[in-house]
Amino acid sequence: MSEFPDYLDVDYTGGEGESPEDYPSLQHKIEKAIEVTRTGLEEYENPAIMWTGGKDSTLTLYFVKEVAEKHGLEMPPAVFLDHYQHFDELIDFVEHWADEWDLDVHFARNEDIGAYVEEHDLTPGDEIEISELNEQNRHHIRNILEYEEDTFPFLLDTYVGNHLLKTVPLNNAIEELDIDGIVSGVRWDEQEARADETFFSPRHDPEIYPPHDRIQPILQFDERAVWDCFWHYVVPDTVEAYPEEGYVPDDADDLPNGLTQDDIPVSPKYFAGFRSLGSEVSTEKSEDEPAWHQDLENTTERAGRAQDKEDLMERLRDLGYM
Ligand SMILES: Nc1ncnc2c1ncn2[C@@H]1O[C@H](COP(=O)(O)OS(=O)(=O)O)[C@@H](OP(=O)(O)O)[C@H]1O
Repeated sequence: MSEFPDYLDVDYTGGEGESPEDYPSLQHKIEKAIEVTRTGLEEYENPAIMWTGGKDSTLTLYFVKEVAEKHGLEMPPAVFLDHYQHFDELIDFVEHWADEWDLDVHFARNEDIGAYVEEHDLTPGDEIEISELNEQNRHHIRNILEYEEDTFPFLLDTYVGNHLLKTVPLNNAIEELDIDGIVSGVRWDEQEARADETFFSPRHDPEIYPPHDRIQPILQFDERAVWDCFWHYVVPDTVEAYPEEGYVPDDADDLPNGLTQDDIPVSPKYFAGFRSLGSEVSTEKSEDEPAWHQDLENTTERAGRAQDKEDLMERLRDLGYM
């Protein structure tokens, strides 16, 4: 067998110059997602899927599960990047649905930082002493990020924090599991830095990351389409008692057929009004209404997210972030 990526037949330009409007209906968006997912599962020898329990990655996971089942393809493992600042509910959610769906979930962490945090009993925002970290972390801080201070804050939505807590464990997991294609739930409309992404996106520079590709089946979804797809496809297809034609609940007490929130693969945080679920300290809820009932078209999904990080997205992405 030839070396990666020679054995692949994927179009790295697919999606170039496109936007969500090029896929005008939910049906168009779903068809494209299924096509990309199927090509991904068939072409890559060792694919995996990134999964946080958030709406985008759970939607992506749904497509992967459906395609794998329908075409008799192996279900890839999921990779959960535990950055030590998740909402507890999110981890419970991932464990519950991993069990329900019989998924193999690999929890990837920057354990060197985790140990430091535990030893010094840090809370988010406290400073981390760089000289006390291991060689890999120091190499990333000094040579890749070119950060020169003696300490950095234990905060996810910052340049150093995000890179060390998410991108470094992602790279380590890609290497450890020998992943050649990793499925991610990014969308064009989320951020400028993601607007030019393609459905199959190469990350081949060995100086920066273990060479691999990103498989991105839901670039063409906007936030509204994500929720429409949940209530009309994901939930009816995965929850036996849910009405087949779908139903959009007004709140957790409005679920049909005696179902409760625990029966539904939608994180309770979205019922409580969160629009995106980055980390416990950087994410605020915008309103009390469930996410799908908010004014998605005229307000921003990431209002609760540290702005600092949004501004850094382009650089983080170039270094291997999503
Ligand atoms: N911690 C972790 N573990 C596994 N996978 C992850 C992680 N963070 C991001 N992702 C993948 O990227 C998708 C988009 O994430 P976000 O837009 O929330 O990223 S960010 O926090 O704004 O940087 C995200 O989808 P959702 O989390 O469902 O939005 C995943 O496909």
